[in-house]
Amino acid sequence: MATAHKNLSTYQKEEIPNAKDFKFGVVVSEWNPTITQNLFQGAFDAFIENGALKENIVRWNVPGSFELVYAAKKMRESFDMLDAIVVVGVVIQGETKHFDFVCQGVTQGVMDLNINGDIPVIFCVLTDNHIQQSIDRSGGKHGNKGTEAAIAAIKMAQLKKDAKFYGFEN
Ligand SMILES: Nc1c(NC[C@H](O)[C@H](O)[C@H](O)CO)[nH]c(=O)[nH]c1=O
Ligand SMILES: CC(=O)[C@@H](O)COP(=O)(O)O
Repeated sequence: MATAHKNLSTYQKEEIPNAKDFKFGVVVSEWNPTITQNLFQGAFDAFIENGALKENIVRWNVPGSFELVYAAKKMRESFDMLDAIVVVGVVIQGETKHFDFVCQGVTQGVMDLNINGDIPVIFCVLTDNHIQQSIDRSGGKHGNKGTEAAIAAIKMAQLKKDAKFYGFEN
């Protein structure tokens, strides 16, 4: 289903784990800052709405989406008590292939962090053809992808916690 047929901000609160004991990191790109601020706000509000404490949400900024991976890696090393990290960025198609390389780099980088690390890293990077698509997905007519990312972070934090108890003890 495409985003156009789904509101990114819609979720059933009773189906979401309570986040009061979880700690979250959010790394925010400064490219297209109005959009990334709206995405951050959507994520922050959803964390609070689902029980997280504001002192348990740490935010770092980076210059652009390409830097999100390094910052998420350093954040993971600095705060090993985090339950999930969200990376927030907006990449908008320009005249050259730069778009493809930035998108490829950040996407593969986040995948690598998830494969190689123990803290889930949630992908909240818009990869849009034009600014209107970004506006529509950051609190506009399709809702807010920041909200969706925060809900994913809460669910993955819960999965990480539950996974500890499924292991066999020898
Ligand atoms: N064009 C966009 C960028 N470009 C900047 C890179 O992300 C990076 O900061 C630079 O290449 C230095 O390493 N970043 C975005 O987040 N969005 C864009 O549309
Ligand atoms: C995503 C980009 O890097 C892009 O916005 C840069 O634009 P251009 O390809 O016109 O240099």
